[in-house]
Order: sequence, then C-alpha cells, then structure tokens
Amino acid sequence: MAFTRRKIAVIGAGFTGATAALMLAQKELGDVVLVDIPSQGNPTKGKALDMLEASPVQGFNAKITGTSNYEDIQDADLVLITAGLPRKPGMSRDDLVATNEKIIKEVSENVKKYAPNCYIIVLSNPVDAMTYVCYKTTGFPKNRVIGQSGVLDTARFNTFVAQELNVSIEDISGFVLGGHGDDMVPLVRYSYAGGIPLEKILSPEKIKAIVERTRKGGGEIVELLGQGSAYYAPAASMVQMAEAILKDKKRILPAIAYLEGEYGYSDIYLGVPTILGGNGIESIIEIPLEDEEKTALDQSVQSVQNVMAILVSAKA
Ligand SMILES: NC(=O)c1ccc[n+]([C@@H]2O[C@H](COP(=O)([O-])OP(=O)(O)OC[C@H]3O[C@@H](n4cnc5c(N)ncnc54)[C@H](O)[C@@H]3O)[C@@H](O)[C@H]2O)c1
Ligand SMILES: O=C(O)C[C@H](O)C(=O)O
Repeated sequence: MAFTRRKIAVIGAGFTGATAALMLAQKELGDVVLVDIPSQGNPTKGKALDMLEASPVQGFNAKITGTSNYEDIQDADLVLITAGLPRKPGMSRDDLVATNEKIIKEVSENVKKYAPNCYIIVLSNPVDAMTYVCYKTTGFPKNRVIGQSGVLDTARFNTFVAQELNVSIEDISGFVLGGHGDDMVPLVRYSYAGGIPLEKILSPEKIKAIVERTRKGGGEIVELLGQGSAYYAPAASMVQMAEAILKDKKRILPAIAYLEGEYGYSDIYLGVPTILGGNGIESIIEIPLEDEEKTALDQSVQSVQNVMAILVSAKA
C-alpha cells in the first residue's frame, strides 16, 4: 500500500481562505484545493499558482490548485469553509446571517456530494449559526462538523495579557467559552501566566479591560482595516485545528461543537473546550462554572439562539 498526501479543500478563496491555504501548504499538511465562485479572469487559479510558486523558495512540498468546479474537491479529507461576506464597520457579525446562510447551504450541499467522508471546519460568520446550518445540510455526524472561534478569541486574549505583562505569549494560557459574539465569555478563573492564576498578577481593572477588548477584538480589526475583517489570526486558528485533526494530536482546543446537554444546552453549536484529534471532536470537556460565569454563558447562548431563530434552511 502506498501512502498518499491528504487532500484539503478550502472553500472561499478570499482573505481568510487564501491565507489559510498558504499556511496549510507551508506546514505540509496536505495538497490544497482552493474553491471560489467564477469571476472575471481566474483569480482563484491565479492565487493558487502564485502560492505554488512560493514553494521552491520556502521549500514546502504541497500541490495547490484553484478552481470553481466542486468536482475537484472529490474525496477531500478535510474541508475549510470560509465562503461568505465579511462584515463592514458598524455591522455586527449577526447582520450577515441571511446572505451567508444561503452561501453555506450551497457550499455544504456540494461538500456532501463530493467529499462525503470529510471533516469540516466552518469559519464563515455568524459562525455558531453557520456551523449549525452546515451540520443540518450535510447530515454529517457531529464530530465531523466543527466551527472555529475559540482558538482565535483565546489567541486575542493571550496577546493582550502578554502585552500587558510584557512577557512571552508562550507562557499565557487563556480560556474563552461561548458564542463568537461580543458577549463571549473569557474565563479569567481558568487563565494563567506561567502557571500563575491571572488574578494573582493583574489588577481587576486590567483584567476587566482585557476581557472587554477580547470580546470586541473582531470589531477592533474591522474598524482598523476599514474594509473586510481579520484574516491572519483567523487563518492561523483554523490551521491549528486542522493540524490537530490531520495529525491526530488529541489537543485540548476550544471549538464550536454540537451540544446535546453539555453545559445544560441542547441542539445548538457553541464554543466549548474539546479534544480535537483524528476523529474530529472526540469529546467535549465540561468544567464547573460559578453562578456569574454560567449567567454570562446563558446570555451568550441567548444571542446565538436569537440568530438561529432567523435561520431558514436549518429548520427544514
Ligand atoms: N469565525 C471566525 O473567527 C472568523 C474570522 C474571520 C472571518 N470570519 C468570516 O469568514 C468569512 C470570510 O471572510 P474573508 O475575510 O475571507 O472574506 P472575503 O470576502 O475576503 O472572502 C470570502 C470569499 O467567499 C467567496 N464566496 C462567496 N460566495 C461563495 C460561494 N457560494 N461559494 C464559494 N465561495 C464563495 C467570495 O467570492 C470571497 O472570495 C466571513 O463571513 C467572515 O465574517 C470568521
Ligand atoms: O469580527 C469579524 O467580523 C471577523 C471575525 O469573526 C473576527 O473575530 O475577527
């Protein structure tokens, strides 16, 4: 039996998709197929070729191709879904729901048809609801349909803590729970710097400011960019999850998972700590929450449910 490279499809070749495709190839996680809708010229093919031509310089072995034909994702092992509109300054992620629901439904139908055994990581916003749409449309088991938010939100939290303490980001381990909205729940009680609980080395005021900045971290980048939303850190976050799955690392990472009673919620996709490995979400880790934390999580869940109530396709 010959060993073959993994096939990874990235749907949506915009800022997040293209950045993730290059990172996947640089890490030699597999051959990458970039997919986008047809447009004048062939920008998707052009981006893929440009990335491929970086491979001799950087010394990575991976094929990268660009296409508008879903047949090219045939039997992909892993699919990253980044198709859809990003928000503009002044918008919330939830304002994208109607447009992006249609796109995610169409993309998910194609993924189901051409890559029926794949694992999926959804990025498109509002991501908790879009992951739910993907789960309902593909009918794949819940361990194979996963959303990305917590790796990014935790990365932002860790960045701000490291900046405040002027220490290495390698020593910070934050913990963010809940939906990917402004009421996400950074759990300070479970966050550490070099093994020291954060509350022991930062003042309550400093911690409060970091929690608020984390919650609004996506919006901060949207305002600064003026057009589009963050893509370097989101792409890096998806790739970390992809690597955990493709290498069966069994990492403890936050992921948007389908809940069936965990944390007291059911029939909802929500950001929770998970074990990510060769079987996708292998389990959800439940940690005890204090009353205040549970109240904050309830509020975040309510926001996700408000968006889910608008969904059309997922109710079918
Ligand atoms: N979950 C997160 O943490 C997170 C982080 C960053 C971005 N996002 C979201 O990811 C999405 C993509 O962001 P971006 O910055 O890459 O946007 P972008 O506009 O740069 O790229 C989106 C791409 O999707 C393509 N597309 C649209 N409809 C399609 C379809 N039917 N099939 C295939 N491709 C299609 C567009 O042509 C475009 O190239 C947005 O919804 C954004 O809000 C989520
Ligand atoms: O903020 C956005 O709209 C994009 C993304 O969800 C992010 O957190 O950067």
